[in-house]
Amino acid sequence: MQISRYSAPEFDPYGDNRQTDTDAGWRAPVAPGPLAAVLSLPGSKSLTNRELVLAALADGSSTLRAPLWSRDSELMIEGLRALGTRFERREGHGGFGDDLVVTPADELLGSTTIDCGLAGTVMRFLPPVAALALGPTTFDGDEGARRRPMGGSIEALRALGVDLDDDGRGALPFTVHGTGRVAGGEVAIDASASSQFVSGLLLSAPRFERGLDLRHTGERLPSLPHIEMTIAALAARGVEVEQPERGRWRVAPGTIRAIDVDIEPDLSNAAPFLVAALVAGGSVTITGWPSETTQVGAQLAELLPLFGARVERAESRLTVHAPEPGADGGRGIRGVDLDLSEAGELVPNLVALAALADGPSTFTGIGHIRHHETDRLAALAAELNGLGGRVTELDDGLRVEPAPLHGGPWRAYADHRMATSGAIVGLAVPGVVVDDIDSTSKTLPQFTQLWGKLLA
Ligand SMILES: O=C(O)C1=C[C@@H](OP(=O)(O)O)[C@@H](O)[C@H](O)C1
Ligand SMILES: C=C(OP(=O)(O)O)C(=O)O
Repeated sequence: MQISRYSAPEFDPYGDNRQTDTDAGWRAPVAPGPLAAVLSLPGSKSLTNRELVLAALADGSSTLRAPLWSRDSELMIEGLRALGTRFERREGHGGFGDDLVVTPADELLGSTTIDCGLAGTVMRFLPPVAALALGPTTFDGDEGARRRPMGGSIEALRALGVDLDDDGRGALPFTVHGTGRVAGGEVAIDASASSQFVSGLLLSAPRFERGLDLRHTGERLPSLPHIEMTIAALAARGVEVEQPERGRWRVAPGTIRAIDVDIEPDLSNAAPFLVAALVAGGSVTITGWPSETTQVGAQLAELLPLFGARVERAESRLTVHAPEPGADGGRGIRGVDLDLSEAGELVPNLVALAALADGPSTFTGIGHIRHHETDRLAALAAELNGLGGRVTELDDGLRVEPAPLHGGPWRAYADHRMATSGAIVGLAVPGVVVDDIDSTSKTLPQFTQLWGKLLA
């Protein structure tokens, strides 16, 4: 059975209510008035792509219930399939597509090429798996993917005894010459450019002959919650990750258990919808909000009140209410001063919100997001300033000062979160046109339909 690439699921629960496309792109709809939306969202990218890798390395078949179906997860599926993993779609009941049964290969086989697209999880999680496969595996991706740092993965694999050909830039493309076994053992890397170097090694580590003793040598380690998510996903499959000190992880060789897992909704993809409540007024509710989670998007419940929102939890729903209007009758969005080193993937949407605030904001601790889908600090400054904003790049962040915005083009840079940030600004500013709204298919192919439902 073939799994289509980059596709929205066959079943569209909200019907086709896309906004009109113009030649220049997608005209972001202005909010018609205060919102009263209740939305469900598809599965988490980060959870889905971890579970796909672990399921492929496990000791039997695993079922992923309500996984994400998007470009990033489909690239992960295709990559694992190329190495011999088997997949079977089963009818799901979550409303966003099928469940997925994953059966590990009897023997992982290389002699293949893996397209990473622009997915950090694919380019950092699969090379260690390819090292466990017999035969060469070449990794490449989109043009933008060749600019994303890969040095941490490349150097670590070499230090663990893996033969690898690259052009010395510490980036895609490269070839992993898998021999069916990885010696493993001690390794030190600088993961300050991406936590995914650490997560990728940890996910495969139980299959290394001597396991893994990994140390981070850099000064900063971004996105710690994502490493905690990796550790929790391993623990659920019977693998303990010891942390003898900060920035060090030990994994003993052993079995990764096959289990069935429910994938939580993507809480980082909840950000544009929840932020919309502050911009448009009214309230937005997301259903299926987990009571406990390792997803960094859960921090929205604490972050959005700093901007003036009121957040309410009731059973499995999270509701964000708009702030009280300001003295001038404006939106009442407050400026913030935030270190977002843990939550880099929330930055674009929160910066879009800050651009509509009454006071200035400073975001720090996020130099690493220059290495995300695009240089997000440069991209946010360029696009907001292009609409009249006053955004200044800092070494490790952004300063956003209030300024009246006007309509105009908004470039997405193939970055799903830049695209959704343009949609946020467009709620308040007529005439914002996002050049590539389809970039949202990276993690949320239903974005425009859900945005239509938000505003209906
Ligand atoms: O492991 C993961 O699933 C992710 C880790 C983070 O990467 P960085 O540490 O490179 O920021 C995050 O920003 C990305 O969206 C997803
Ligand atoms: C940084 C992100 O993606 P990736 O998994 O490609 O690193 C993101 O989704 O914000």
